[in-house]
Amino acid sequence: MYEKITPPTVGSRITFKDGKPIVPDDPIIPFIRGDGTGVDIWPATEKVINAAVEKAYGGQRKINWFKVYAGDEACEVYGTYQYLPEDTLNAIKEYGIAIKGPLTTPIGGGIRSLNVALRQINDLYACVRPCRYYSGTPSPHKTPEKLDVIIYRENTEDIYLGIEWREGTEIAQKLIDILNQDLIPATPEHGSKQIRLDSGIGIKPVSKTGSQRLIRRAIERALTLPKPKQTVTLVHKGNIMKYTEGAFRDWGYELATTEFRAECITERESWILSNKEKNPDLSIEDNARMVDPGYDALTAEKKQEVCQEVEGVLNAIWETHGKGQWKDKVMVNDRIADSIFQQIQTRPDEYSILATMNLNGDYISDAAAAIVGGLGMGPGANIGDTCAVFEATHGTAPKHAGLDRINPGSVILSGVMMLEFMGWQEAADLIKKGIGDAIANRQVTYDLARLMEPRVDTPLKCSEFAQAIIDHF
Ligand SMILES: NC(=O)C1=CN([C@@H]2O[C@H](COP(=O)(O)OP(=O)(O)OC[C@H]3O[C@@H](n4cnc5c(N)ncnc54)[C@H](OP(=O)(O)O)[C@@H]3O)[C@@H](O)[C@H]2O)C=CC1
Ligand SMILES: O=C(O)CCC(=O)C(=O)O
Ligand SMILES: [Mg+2]
Repeated sequence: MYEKITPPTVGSRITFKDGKPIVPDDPIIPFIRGDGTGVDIWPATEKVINAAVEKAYGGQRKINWFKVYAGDEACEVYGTYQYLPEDTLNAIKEYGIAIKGPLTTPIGGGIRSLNVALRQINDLYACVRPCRYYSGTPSPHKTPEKLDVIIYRENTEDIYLGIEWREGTEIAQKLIDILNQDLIPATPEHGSKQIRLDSGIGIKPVSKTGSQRLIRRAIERALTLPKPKQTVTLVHKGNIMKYTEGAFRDWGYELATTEFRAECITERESWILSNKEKNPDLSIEDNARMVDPGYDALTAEKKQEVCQEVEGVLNAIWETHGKGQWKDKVMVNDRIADSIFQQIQTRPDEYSILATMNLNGDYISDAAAAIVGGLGMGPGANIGDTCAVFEATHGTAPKHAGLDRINPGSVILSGVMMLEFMGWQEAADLIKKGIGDAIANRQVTYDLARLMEPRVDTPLKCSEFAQAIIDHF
């Protein structure tokens, strides 16, 4: 079945049932070392995970690692331009759970992202990136501990589908002509807009299916969190991109108020209910006025719409969600993308789960990681219904490659997410304790060392940090 790789001779497959993994005690797990700093980070990660599993289960459980290839290493083994061999894709499919280091993507021309390809080919539609603070980690922020969010980023569509045409090509010209001559004039809301002839063209598809399956996972996750963290914020730029980003928001609310009706309350619904709770005699119109501060300036038609909304909410959920019952539900709200970048800095504790489209989630996950200690502390998972691939938020950090200095924390924490996903909580907890204690003891790599106060003058190497984590189990 495989051309150039051989699975371990011992071990069993992880399978999936109803989107959840069924994990044997001796799973075979494929790993991709990664380009650039992958050469430093992967050995450190493997060592920490193995030590945690050994300590937690005393030999009763063991991961059988299966080396598979992608990126530069794959080209060495499989030949020029063989960046993502079939062997690798087959192994990930067969064994269900995999973990990877970062892979290089050239800018401008060249191959499209292997990282994105792995997500799309395996339909790993939920990119899950938690950002929480480990005590003692240096941060540019005054109160980094207040940020504790999990980003649920749609992982398969949006502009990451990669359908675009270079400026000046025949197809780009043809598309621009069709748009300028036929489609734009046929759409009154676009007025006399025209696309410049020397434009490159990219397509941004955002589907209801893709949006709702991601938001479904975000709400399901919120239901597992302690009460104060049961909030899902739909992040979008729907004021500008109404039928893609705006639709993402609308489909999110639709899902929350249908499939999760008993468990969810939207922010606007909570205002309507609490207005009536505070003043049971409040008229529908006065309630509408409180919900929509610009109410009195609205047209009669718009006013009627808001009143209908208020009446509809009270009729539909007053019995089930009113009289304070809504406070026990998952709060679903939405924020415009640019605003969320400042909100996670100025009011971090108001947020918990951020459900985002692909590009917004890419940006926000680096920004949120910066608050809690930088890209050395940003783990992630790409989850689908039959497969999951764990990887850090950061890239290959090429200038640090091979120097045994980079922080392996993000891939190690991605390993923690993998162990938790597998239900191996005891091993995951050991690693979290090890990382926390190493940082608290100021045993850190260069990136954290330079920010610590007082500064740590002799940072640990990547491999030494891994050993320090193990020493603190
Ligand atoms: N999932 C993936 O595999 C991803 C791959 N990429 C790819 O990686 C390549 C390089 O991308 P680039 O834009 O340089 O972004 P990177 O995330 O690779 O690195 C940018 C900077 O972030 C800091 N950083 C990154 N990783 C760590 C870490 N583990 N520990 C401490 N600091 C870290 C370093 O800052 P400093 O030097 O200041 O310490 C580094 O120079 C590109 O080809 C890109 O496409 C990018 C993102 C994700
Ligand atoms: O694939 C890449 O090169 C970049 C991907 C990325 O930035 C991300 O997934 O966060
Ligand atoms: Mg990114």
